[in-house]
Amino acid sequence: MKKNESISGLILAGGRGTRMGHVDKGLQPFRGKPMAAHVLERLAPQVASIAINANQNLDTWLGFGVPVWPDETPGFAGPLAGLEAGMRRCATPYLLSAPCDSPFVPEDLAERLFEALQREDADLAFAATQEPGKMVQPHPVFCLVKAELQPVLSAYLAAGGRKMDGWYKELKAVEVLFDDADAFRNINTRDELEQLDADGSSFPRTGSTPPGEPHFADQPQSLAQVASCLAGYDPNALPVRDAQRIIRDFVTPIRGIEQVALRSALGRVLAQDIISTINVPAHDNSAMDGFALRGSDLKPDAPTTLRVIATVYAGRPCDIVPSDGECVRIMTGGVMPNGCDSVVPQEFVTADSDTSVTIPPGAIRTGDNRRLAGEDLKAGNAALRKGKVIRPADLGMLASLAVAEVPVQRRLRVAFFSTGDELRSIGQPLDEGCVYDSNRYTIYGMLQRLGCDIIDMGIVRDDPQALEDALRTACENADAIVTSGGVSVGAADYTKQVMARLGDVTFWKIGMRPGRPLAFGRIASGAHSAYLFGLPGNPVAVMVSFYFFARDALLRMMGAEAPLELVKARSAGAIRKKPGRTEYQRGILSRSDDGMPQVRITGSQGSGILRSMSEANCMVVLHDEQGSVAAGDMVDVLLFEGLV
Ligand SMILES: Nc1nc2c(c(=O)[nH]1)N[C@H]1C(S)=C(S)[C@@H](COP(=O)(O)OP(=O)(O)OC[C@H]3O[C@@H](n4cnc5c(N)ncnc54)[C@H](O)[C@@H]3O)O[C@H]1N2
Ligand code: MOO
Ligand SMILES: [Mg+2]
Repeated sequence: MKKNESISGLILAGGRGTRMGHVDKGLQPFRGKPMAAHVLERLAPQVASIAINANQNLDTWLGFGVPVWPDETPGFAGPLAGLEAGMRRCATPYLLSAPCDSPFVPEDLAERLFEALQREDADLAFAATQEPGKMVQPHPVFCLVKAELQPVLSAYLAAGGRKMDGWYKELKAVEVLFDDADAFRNINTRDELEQLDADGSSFPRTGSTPPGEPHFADQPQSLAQVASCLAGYDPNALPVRDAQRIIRDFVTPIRGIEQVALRSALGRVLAQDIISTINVPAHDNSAMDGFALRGSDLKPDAPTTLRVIATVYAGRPCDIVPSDGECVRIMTGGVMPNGCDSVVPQEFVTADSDTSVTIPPGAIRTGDNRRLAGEDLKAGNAALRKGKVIRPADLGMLASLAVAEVPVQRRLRVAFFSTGDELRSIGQPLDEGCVYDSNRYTIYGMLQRLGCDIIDMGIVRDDPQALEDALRTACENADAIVTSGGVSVGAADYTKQVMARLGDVTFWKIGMRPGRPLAFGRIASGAHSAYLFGLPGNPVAVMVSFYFFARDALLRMMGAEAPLELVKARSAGAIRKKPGRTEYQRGILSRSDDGMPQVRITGSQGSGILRSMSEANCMVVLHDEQGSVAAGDMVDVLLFEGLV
């Protein structure tokens, strides 16, 4: 290992360590010492001097016996802010950085980066690796940079820039390929740490969150890790079901239960199983107004005459025990007298007098019209299961158990806004080339029907700072964020850059129509994080993407299960369709002359034709592998009624 006197070393330990439970990652013990001590041990011999960039637990960091420099940019602004703090204080021409959670940092890091930087006359050199058959993976936080570039970095940070590789674009940066990918892997979670600590092995070969990216508490995996479970994952040609699966695996339910009065529970998600404490009904009782009797008294082939010994009304206790040949007049809901097992409705009998009735043979069978105790709900059994969205029938069930207050999940807070300079709000003049913002209202409607707490943030301009501010505000106030527009490839679409900068966000082109582009992930601001659904701007695409991706995820976050049910209908006409993508055509379901359900599509299916949604009462779902449909073929249909 060669010491280079022109280089100072900096260990980046300024993150929050959220996924480690808000403790500094570098301070976590690993193979007998703090993780950062491994980095220090490997880096120090390569450089003239070394320091640590940390923003919390400074006393502990000072215990490492080297200078500790906190960020100058406030708010845990990421590794670039750490690098800037290092560059400000750097006494040598070059600064070398490595993250505190990479205990296997290579022993020739300084040497190799320095050699490349000199050779290419570059401003900055950073490490990269390539595993067989995979793309080159850059590791931008392992970098060597000219200290004199500090003002350039400070300006980038002041303009809101946070991403390492974003800043690199302003410089002459050179990528240096190292052989050992494991040497650059970082340890993000306690599980990873404990596993490696225990078995002494090298890193597990799963993708890990790049160092310096926001890490999220209770977010077990990065999107890349979730997606890596899918064979042949291609973000630019992703089948609908794969996108749905990644989203489903990535989101986690929110915590928080509240007790609400029974009526207020309508539409809410039940947070606990409701166990019946009583039998409903509490007693065997009559289903008819008539006469309670013993089935064994009835003659199979001849009329049976019985003596009426009493009358039982609903809601009155009953201690009468009829003998052979006797019966009791009983009202619907009346408690069955002991010994009686059947009720004959009063309209089937002939009343001989007030105290005698005759029942024709075969009028009833033994056991008829008797309701058994507990036949609705049995004491000790679950009446309603956690996760159920409470409907009117459930309110009634709860009432029959005398449940006055219901434990429900707290409402999911969802912030949403529309993006685009061409959008105008109701009340504003419609300038040339502009459209009124309709997505704001369709999204509002869809979220409202899901029972979310809605934060309507209106229209946000196509401006990076405005978008960042809006996303941060949304993130700090909501569990999930829904945006529309700016996720395709247009020149003024800054939305994607800003989203990517704020967290673990991926951009897909999904094999579907409409709704091809979609941004999904989780972003962070301050101590908050929120799931993000960046829906496409086209007015039909936004709705289709909401129903087929956001809806399920939001319900899952609410702790509810409500999968979409498709029904079959006959297609009234031919529909052209290419295999290889899913199409959602807007349709009208009706009864054909033979009484069978039939569907016809609503005419123009353009992604901007909102009328096609408004006129429709269903969507025809033409699956990936499906080709054109002939008139009379059966197709899958999703009914709008009850969809949200
Ligand atoms: N060269 C390519 N162009 C486009 C592609 C592509 O793959 N390559 N994808 C197309 C598809 S598919 C869709 S969908 C759209 C999605 O675009 P964005 O998400 O970037 O959305 P915008 O460009 O902002 O808007 C698209 C369209 O929708 C109108 N819009 C947007 N927001 C609203 C709103 N709140 N209310 C009413 N109308 C809205 C907007 O004016 C545009 O006409 O990209 C295609 N292009
Ligand atoms: O598929 Mo885009 O979603 O055409 O509108
Ligand atoms: Mg666009």
